[in-house]
Amino acid sequence: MAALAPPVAAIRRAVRRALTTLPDAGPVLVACSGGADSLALAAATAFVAPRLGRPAGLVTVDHGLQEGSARRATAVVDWAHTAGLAPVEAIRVDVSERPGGPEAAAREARYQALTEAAGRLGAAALLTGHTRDDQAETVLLALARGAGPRGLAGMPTRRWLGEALLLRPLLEVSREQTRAACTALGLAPWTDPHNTDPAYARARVRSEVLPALVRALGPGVLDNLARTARLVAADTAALDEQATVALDGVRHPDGGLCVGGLAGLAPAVRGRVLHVWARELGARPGALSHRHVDALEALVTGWRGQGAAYLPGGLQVFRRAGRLTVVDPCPPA
Ligand SMILES: Nc1ncnc2c1ncn2[C@@H]1O[C@H](COP(=O)(O)OP(=O)(O)OP(=O)(O)O)[C@@H](O)[C@H]1O
Repeated sequence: MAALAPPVAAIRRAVRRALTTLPDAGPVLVACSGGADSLALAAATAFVAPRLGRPAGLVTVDHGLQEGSARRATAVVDWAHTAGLAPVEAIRVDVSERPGGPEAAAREARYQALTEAAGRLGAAALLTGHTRDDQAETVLLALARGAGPRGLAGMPTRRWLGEALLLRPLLEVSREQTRAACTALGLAPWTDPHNTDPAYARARVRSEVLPALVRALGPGVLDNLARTARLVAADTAALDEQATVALDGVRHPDGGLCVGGLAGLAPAVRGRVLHVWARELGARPGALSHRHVDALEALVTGWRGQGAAYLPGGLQVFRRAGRLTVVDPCPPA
């Protein structure tokens, strides 16, 4: 019997580790584009899941944005049947009416279709093929745009997307390994032209920035960036927990926050408390920026009798009688 290729074994181990952490019974669903990462993930899941007593299916989304996209989806579905995955679905989405650029619209439509499928098929988890290299790119892009610790923490290995649990079992597996696994298994992955299109910042990081870093600093760079994300994620989680406790400690019965209590918190905790509170008040997370939180912070630590701090949605926060108090310009009728 031929020896198992090391990349195939490594990916199966990563999938096994991820699946054994799943509390719920029920099938898992691989989100597969047909690219090397998610194809290698799907092949490993088809092998590992049944051995753990778990059915495994596959969903591929056709954004209809490129010529031949329907053919690609059919090829993924046909392969998935031969690999023993079930249920298998290709879902066509229409991204034309969505706001934002085509990439953002496709991403949003894709995640919506994937989570709906996970709910409809009763999946215990949805698996994506993000790799260590994707993580390194994410960390660099976050660093470049000044995203702060939450951005530097990169993509988590698990998170809830609405009702669906998203798992990323390959975050410690390299893209080189997923490609090598596909070759070893005789699989022919699809190549997404967007991945090499210099119009996209991520593609430029992938094709220019990371290779330059590896040349200048050595091959450990990718692992180190991914490790940085793990370390920052752990610190961020700890600070978030502290902030949850601290927020309860500074709440005033009238719904405001006590300035004295806030002033006594460590800045990293206070920033988080103010951020969480602003979200509780109804500020949309996507619209809430560090500038809004800085304005709240100034009411506590830079007090000079100034007026309101403005939050998205027209909310105004005043400092009055030692408390931060919100005024909603359009209270519910
Ligand atoms: N059209 C799609 N249908 C289903 N899942 C998808 C699709 N596109 C992406 N995904 C999922 O999202 C993950 C990340 O996709 P993205 O395009 O950002 O990265 P990638 O490194 O090019 O991945 P891949 O090599 O698997 O295409 C994929 O690994 C896959 O699990």
